[in-house]
Amino acid sequence: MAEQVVKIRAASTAEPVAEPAPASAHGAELARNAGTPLKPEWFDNARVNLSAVDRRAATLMTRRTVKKEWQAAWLLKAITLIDLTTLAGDDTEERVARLCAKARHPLRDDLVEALGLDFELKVGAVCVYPTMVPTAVRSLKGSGIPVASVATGFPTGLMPLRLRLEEIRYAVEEGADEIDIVITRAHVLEQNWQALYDEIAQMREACGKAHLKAILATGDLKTLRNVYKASMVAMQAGADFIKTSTGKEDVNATLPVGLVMVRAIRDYRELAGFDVGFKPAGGIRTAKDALAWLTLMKEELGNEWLQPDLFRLGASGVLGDISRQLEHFVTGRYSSADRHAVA
Ligand SMILES: O=C[C@H](O)COP(=O)(O)O
Repeated sequence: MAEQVVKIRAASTAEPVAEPAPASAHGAELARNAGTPLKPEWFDNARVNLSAVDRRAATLMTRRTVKKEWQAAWLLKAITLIDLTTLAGDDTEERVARLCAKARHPLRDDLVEALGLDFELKVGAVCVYPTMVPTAVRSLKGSGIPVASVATGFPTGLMPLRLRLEEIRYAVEEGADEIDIVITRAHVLEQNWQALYDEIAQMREACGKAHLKAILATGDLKTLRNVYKASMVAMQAGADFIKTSTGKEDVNATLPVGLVMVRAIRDYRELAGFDVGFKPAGGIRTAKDALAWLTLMKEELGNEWLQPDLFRLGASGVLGDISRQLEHFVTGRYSSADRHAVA
């Protein structure tokens, strides 16, 4: 196959502000990615033009200005796409229960009222460690909010495969709807695509009906070319989502990495005919960060990807700043950050 270049369009001049898809809109039921056999010919010759990727990432936010009510609409949309996360060594059932209450009710009543929302605002999912799944399931009962669990020896994945698969089955049995697995970074660094494909395919099987998000831990993968290749292999092995990071690597979600991953998603759609979701995670802290990721999705994959089945923002600490910005929109004033402390 001829050399593939992951094409990065140059940024054009500023476009007018665009309306996001309504925050309440969920797409029709999507066909789940069935995967393909391992096809190295789809990625072997991939090249990534680093400076074009950096340029494109740097200009993303200068192309669109999202202000006032449009910004408020985008921020509400962002809330519906958050995987509200707690993955700390000192997590307790009480903390998880509080996070779930926040997931059901992400904004204060006075803000909801002032914004005139005509739909029930809630986050995309709650993401926890496997032992916290039962608490999350209990706390979210009746809300329709899925429970996501990390598994497979999160965050490094350095456990025997048998135990990693067992951990997935445990989390699913406890009621997790989604499983965020971590890949073996060594398989990527050693270009052992067959081993990477086989482990993810087995993990997908262990998930059963639960959806699988493959965390690539891109900060460990050294090159954007590796990021592209690992994305393709994960999708060929049947990942429902590809996710940037655990939040524990030195470098977590960055826009250049995101750009390469969404290009892989676009290429996979063209080649395999399946839509795969994208989840940036790690270090997403501000409303501005959230808007940057939404802009990337809208520009690269279009409005149809801005729904919880195809896009999530993995974050433990972004909701506070989003609430603060929405309060500013409603009242014209900023309150102190600690009024929006949770998540
Ligand atoms: O999977 C999600 C990440 O662990 C969240 O990372 P964060 O704590 O930096 O937001």
